Amino acid sequence: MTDRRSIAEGDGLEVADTDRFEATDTDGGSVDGAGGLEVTEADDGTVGRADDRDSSTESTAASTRPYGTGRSSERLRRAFVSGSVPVAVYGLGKMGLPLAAVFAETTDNVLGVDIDPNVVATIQAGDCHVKREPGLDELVAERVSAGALEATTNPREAARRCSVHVVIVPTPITDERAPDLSILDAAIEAIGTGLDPGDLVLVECTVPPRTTSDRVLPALEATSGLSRGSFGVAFCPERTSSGRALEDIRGAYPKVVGGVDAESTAAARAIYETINDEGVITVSDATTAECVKVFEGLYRDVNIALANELATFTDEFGIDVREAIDVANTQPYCDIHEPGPGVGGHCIPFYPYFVIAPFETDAPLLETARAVNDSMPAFTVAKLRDGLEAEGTALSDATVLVLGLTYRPGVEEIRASPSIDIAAELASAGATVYGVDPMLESDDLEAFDLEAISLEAACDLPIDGVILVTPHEEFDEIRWADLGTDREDEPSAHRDHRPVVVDGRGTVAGPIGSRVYEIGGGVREEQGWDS
Ligand SMILES: NC(=O)c1ccc[n+]([C@@H]2O[C@H](COP(=O)([O-])OP(=O)(O)OC[C@H]3O[C@@H](n4cnc5c(N)ncnc54)[C@H](O)[C@@H]3O)[C@@H](O)[C@H]2O)c1
Ligand SMILES: CC(=O)N[C@@H]1[C@@H](OP(=O)(O)OP(=O)(O)OC[C@H]2O[C@@H](n3ccc(=O)[nH]c3=O)[C@H](O)[C@@H]2O)O[C@H](CO)[C@@H](O)[C@@H]1O
Repeated sequence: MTDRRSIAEGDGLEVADTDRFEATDTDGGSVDGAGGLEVTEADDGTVGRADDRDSSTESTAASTRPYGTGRSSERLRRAFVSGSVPVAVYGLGKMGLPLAAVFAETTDNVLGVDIDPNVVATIQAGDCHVKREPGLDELVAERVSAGALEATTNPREAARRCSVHVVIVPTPITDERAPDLSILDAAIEAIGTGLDPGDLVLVECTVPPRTTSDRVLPALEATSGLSRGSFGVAFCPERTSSGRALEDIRGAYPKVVGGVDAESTAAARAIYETINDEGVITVSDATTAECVKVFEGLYRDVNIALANELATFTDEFGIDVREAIDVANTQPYCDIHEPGPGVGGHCIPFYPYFVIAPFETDAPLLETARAVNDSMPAFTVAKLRDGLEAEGTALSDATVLVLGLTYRPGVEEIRASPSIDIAAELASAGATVYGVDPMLESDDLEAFDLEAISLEAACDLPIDGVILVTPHEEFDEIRWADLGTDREDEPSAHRDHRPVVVDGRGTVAGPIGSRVYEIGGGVREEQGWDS
């Protein structure tokens, strides 16, 4: 990676006269940059710092500064695409690595940062640790071999070398269900140590409203010694979903940006317009942008809670609630989501606490929705208990198989996965619990109160009950007849040899010779195999 690409040499642009820059804050006031810093600027905005840096650092200073030079957005876009704006991406996980790779295919000049040495070593070898992201393996390999993408475990080195700093680290919640921004704080602190006037910090990780203005900006000032107005900060939410990250980042929908001042917003817009084909929506400020992201998640959690609450009426209504939801959704004013065994991941179940916890205003709807969604694992286990008892088996004596431990199909993530609570509920009831997940290694499973096995091994166990929580594509091939009976025997027509199945996601297709309860669909009395 180059610290800077010489635009003057590469593009025949002349170095312009020394410019003094001024930035205005969102109130339009004039905020003096870091003590009236003098800069030299090429036609496209490639600047050097006319300060007392020794010659050994001169080349690192002579790169295009994306903020506060008064240059047009077009010139910043041109400089960015030319590779003269070194980009650091802090956090190379499911979201950060695809983002870094897309930036690298645009600028050829990206330094990824991750505290996990295994992540960095994998990327430096041109490999990809993020699974089932179409195109990502190839893109990472190609960009690393082209020298367009590097990785380091040293955030301070990255902060020193780069002038656009994209932060996409985890923002979990604590055991007390409050936002845990300690990882973000650490990344911001490291960036502050290497922040230069004219740099631009882009926060992509989901945060509580007011975090960028009230936490990130002051922290950058404190650790860099620079004053606001001499560097840019914007919140630019990551609106990407695992399993389609490259497609989403490149422009499945517009990018949203909101800066702490107008110049930050403009600079962020120029940067993201180079990678997002759907364009950029600029909003009034960073807090508005933070709310856009959080509101997306809150809408989803509340909506799923509605679907789940409706699903609990299935038996009393005596209908397939999923059918009613599907038909209700045929008119444009209704978009009820899908019921299931619970809501997992580190987005949807966490975002409500970014609003519930830090603010005085009550949020009864958000809290109720969380309670409804958190009740679904117990509801799911209760349905299995009912089914087993109808077949004369007590849950406490049952051997139960949980299919799918990650929070949704195809994504290697277990945070808040419904299977965690389902396994705990089963084990506390006295059942013997096994789990199958093709995406997880055995050392990923300490959060689960079960024994991890392969699907093949499960077929040799006397399984009484099955809960399908996360329908990985591998489960499409399940031979249900092999579950619950000895493989050598012909599948028995007697139900008491067939496991009771709870289908959490409505994905068990057709008759399988077992009693099936579908969450939101109700009981499907299946015919025996010899009928
Ligand atoms: N996963 C999603 O579907 C999704 C979607 C949109 C937004 N987001 C948001 O994106 C952010 C990242 O999510 P993710 O799914 O990529 O997480 P992840 O757990 O997959 O990856 C996070 C990476 O950050 C690294 N890391 C931790 N601390 C660090 C530090 N101080 N400096 C540098 N790297 C550090 C970890 O080692 C890990 O590799 C979160 O805020 C999340 O809310 C996630
Ligand atoms: C850019 C971004 O932030 N993207 C987020 C990301 O979110 P995510 O990766 O956390 O995935 P989700 O799909 O939200 O699932 C969460 C849990 O909710 C369960 N669920 C889901 C739908 C439903 O109708 N009923 C349910 O019960 C599901 O099983 C799982 O456990 O992608 C979503 C688009 O996929 C986005 O909307 C969402 O903003």
